[in-house]
Amino acid sequence: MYLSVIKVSVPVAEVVGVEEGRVEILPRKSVEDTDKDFTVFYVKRSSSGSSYGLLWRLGRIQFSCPSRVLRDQWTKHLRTALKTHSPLRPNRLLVFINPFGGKKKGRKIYHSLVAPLFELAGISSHVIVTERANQARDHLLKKDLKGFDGVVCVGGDGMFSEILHGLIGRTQQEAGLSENDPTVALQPCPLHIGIIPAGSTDCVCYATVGVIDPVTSALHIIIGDSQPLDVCSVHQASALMRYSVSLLGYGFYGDVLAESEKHRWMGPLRYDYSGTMVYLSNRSYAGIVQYLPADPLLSSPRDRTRCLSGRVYTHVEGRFRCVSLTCMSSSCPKSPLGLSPSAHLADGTGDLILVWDTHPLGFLKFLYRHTSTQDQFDLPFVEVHRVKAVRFSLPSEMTNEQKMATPFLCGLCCSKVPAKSVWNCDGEILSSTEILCRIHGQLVRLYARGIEEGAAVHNCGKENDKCQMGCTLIK
Ligand SMILES: Nc1ncnc2c1ncn2[C@@H]1O[C@H](COP(=O)(O)OP(=O)(O)OP(=O)(O)O)[C@@H](O)[C@H]1O
Repeated sequence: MYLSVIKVSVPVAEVVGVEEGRVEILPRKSVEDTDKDFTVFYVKRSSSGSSYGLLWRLGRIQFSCPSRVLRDQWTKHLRTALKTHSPLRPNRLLVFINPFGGKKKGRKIYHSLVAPLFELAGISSHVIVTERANQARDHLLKKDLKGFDGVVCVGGDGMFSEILHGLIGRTQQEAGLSENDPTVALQPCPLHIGIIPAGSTDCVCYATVGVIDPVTSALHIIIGDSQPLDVCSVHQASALMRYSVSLLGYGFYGDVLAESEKHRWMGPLRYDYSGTMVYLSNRSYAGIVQYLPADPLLSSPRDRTRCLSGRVYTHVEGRFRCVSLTCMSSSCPKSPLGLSPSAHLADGTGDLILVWDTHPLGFLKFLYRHTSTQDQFDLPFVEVHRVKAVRFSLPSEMTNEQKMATPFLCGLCCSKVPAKSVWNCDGEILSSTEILCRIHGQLVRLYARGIEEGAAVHNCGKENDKCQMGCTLIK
């Protein structure tokens, strides 16, 4: 007969909680109250089965001591170690649940999968189930937030955006800064944001955690992981329009969003349908793009370094299939490496992607490459620049009538092709076409850690394991 001993090493930072007795938490809590036993819960990794991130699960080990006194000493010391080793672990969280997000399972996801883990970790949470859009944003702007370490949203990207706007707005109010001033240096938010994915689009969660999985996200929150994130402010003249973290897209991406809004009844399928329809309409739009290049020595979206002598705006003008700006890779299950695979989450820059007008097959190739590991920038009609700010305007020869016209007309059933598109700002249509965008470095912090080593092929291009910009190089 062979006896095998399994050795498990767990960093203190990844211990979730310690309970007296023989305890089980998920799928249901059960406690066998014995005198000499205790149970340690920790973060256990498992493959997600997909090509991207790692799933985190609640691991569990039971220990038996010779006496109750010794057992109590162990549990006391372990609990103290958790507090001292991980100062960013939250004690109190404000949780907003969107009961209508995605498949309308937000409440169930929170109460069955997340709340038991928070309880195990000794986190107290104040839960608000929203009754209307923008309730979470308004709460964050106006209500007392004292005593909270972080804000958690249970929902999709729209819900995250509400939290983002509420927290940034509140922080600037308290600092006496005007968000409408596009030149102001915004104050970073003191509260962390946690995302429990429960929407129909969970791109921010995917790009910052690597998987769309409520238990994985809850465990990142519990152990107090901290991932800074750049945010792009979008102004029209001297009025703030919105903040964006993932996609700000004009042309193709704007048209797809506008078209998909007309077919909400189709559910998530509406994006595939609208993408096909907009592609078939074969449009390009005239525009002027001015961009402020980032320091090329800091980082580059391609691996070739370029030297720029001055810190002045570069001006390009012409017809574009699309103009996109992203502060993160914007990866999602359909595009595992994302819009800009080497974009950093927290280096204070964004990647500007200019896709010049081209023949339909060329554009199809560009779109198709997003679903594979082929370089979508390695095409003669595509340019990518790492930038700090971008201005977009319409050509002066466009008539006022064209500039003021309803931005989106269906080019398939309407005979007149529209002269301008709309901006898609993280899934919301902007009411202005002429905008100024500025990247604010590390304006918010998420309970996340980027994509973990061993989780995916990530083309970061940095030599060190953990690049300073918040991305992890996967070997
Ligand atoms: N109780 C509510 N009733 C209606 N809308 C709400 C409520 N709570 C939040 N919202 C709004 O619902 C929008 C979508 O929410 P969320 O991102 O959670 O779900 P989603 O299914 O991913 O969204 P989408 O329908 O945009 O794909 C958000 O912009 C949010 O402001």
